[in-house]
Amino acid sequence: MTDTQKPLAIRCKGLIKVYSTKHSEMVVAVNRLDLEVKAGECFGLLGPNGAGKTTTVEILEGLLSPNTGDVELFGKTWAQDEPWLRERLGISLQHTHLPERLTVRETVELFRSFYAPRGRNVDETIDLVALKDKEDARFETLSGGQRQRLAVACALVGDPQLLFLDEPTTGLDPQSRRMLWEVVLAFKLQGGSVLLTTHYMDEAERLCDRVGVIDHGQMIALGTPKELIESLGGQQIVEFTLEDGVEVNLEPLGALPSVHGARWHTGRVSLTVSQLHEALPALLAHIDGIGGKLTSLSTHHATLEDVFVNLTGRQLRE
Ligand SMILES: Nc1ncnc2c1ncn2[C@@H]1O[C@H](COP(=O)(O)OP(=O)(O)OP(=O)(O)O)[C@@H](O)[C@H]1O
Repeated sequence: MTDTQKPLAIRCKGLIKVYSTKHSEMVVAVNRLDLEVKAGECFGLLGPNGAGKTTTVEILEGLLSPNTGDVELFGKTWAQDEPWLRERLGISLQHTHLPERLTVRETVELFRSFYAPRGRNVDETIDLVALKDKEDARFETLSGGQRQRLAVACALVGDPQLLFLDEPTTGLDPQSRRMLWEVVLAFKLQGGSVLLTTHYMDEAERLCDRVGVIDHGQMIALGTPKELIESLGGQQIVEFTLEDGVEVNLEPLGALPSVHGARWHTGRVSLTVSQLHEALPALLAHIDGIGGKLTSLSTHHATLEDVFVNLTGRQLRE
């Protein structure tokens, strides 16, 4: 089967989900969302708190019903093919409560028993999430990172074709985050498809073939991390502040050599730049010319965070 003939791992069209709150207010959590994830792809849904990521993922996982819209996973629907889908999906929710008194091994064995005869070997799964030395430890004694890896082991032990990971590394230390990234990359190498949500741009850039940026329940940008960053028009971001009293006009800044955009961002001026060695001398001369004095100046490689700021004027993690 060629790639174009393979059913998509995820296809959803026109999803809308409206919640009504205790005070009878309506919250549009997902607003006409379309999404396609290819088999074998790792797709990242990025967005700030409350953007609608978890709601979208829970609809795709068959845990919530949308008000309207269609969902197909591998060409199957929740209404017609729930048992087939349940066997082929691995789900790690944002918060997982596993039985406190069960050990790591007992927990993985329990989840493995749900999937018989399909499923992975328990030892291999525990190894995969690097919990071998903790296999006899009870859940209640595990650290946050170990608990999260155990949740991912439970999602993997059914040998899924599609893995849902909702903010898998939120709150983890850098080493635990990297360990989880390795697990996801290994799963992908074996041909698995992944949908993950994250606030972390480095995570998205490292793991995801494509990302969708979601805000107020709508997809506002879609592409590979590289494409989205290139859409800024420059690979570098220069940010600076000046001493009070000097008025900064963005228009002439945007016209400096190699500068592709200028905007205010959290009290600083932020420039999107292609060639630092051209832009910086021109910027310094300009600041001198308007009688300004720099109080800070920094540069960094453009990230997906900058893409989001550029699209919305806000930061992902405000
Ligand atoms: N059960 C609910 N009842 C009412 N409103 C809800 C409910 N669940 C979510 N919402 C609202 O729907 C919107 C989207 O929430 P959702 O949890 O999907 O966002 P998110 O992008 O996953 O955010 P986070 O990154 O904080 O988890 C938010 O405004 C949230 O307050």
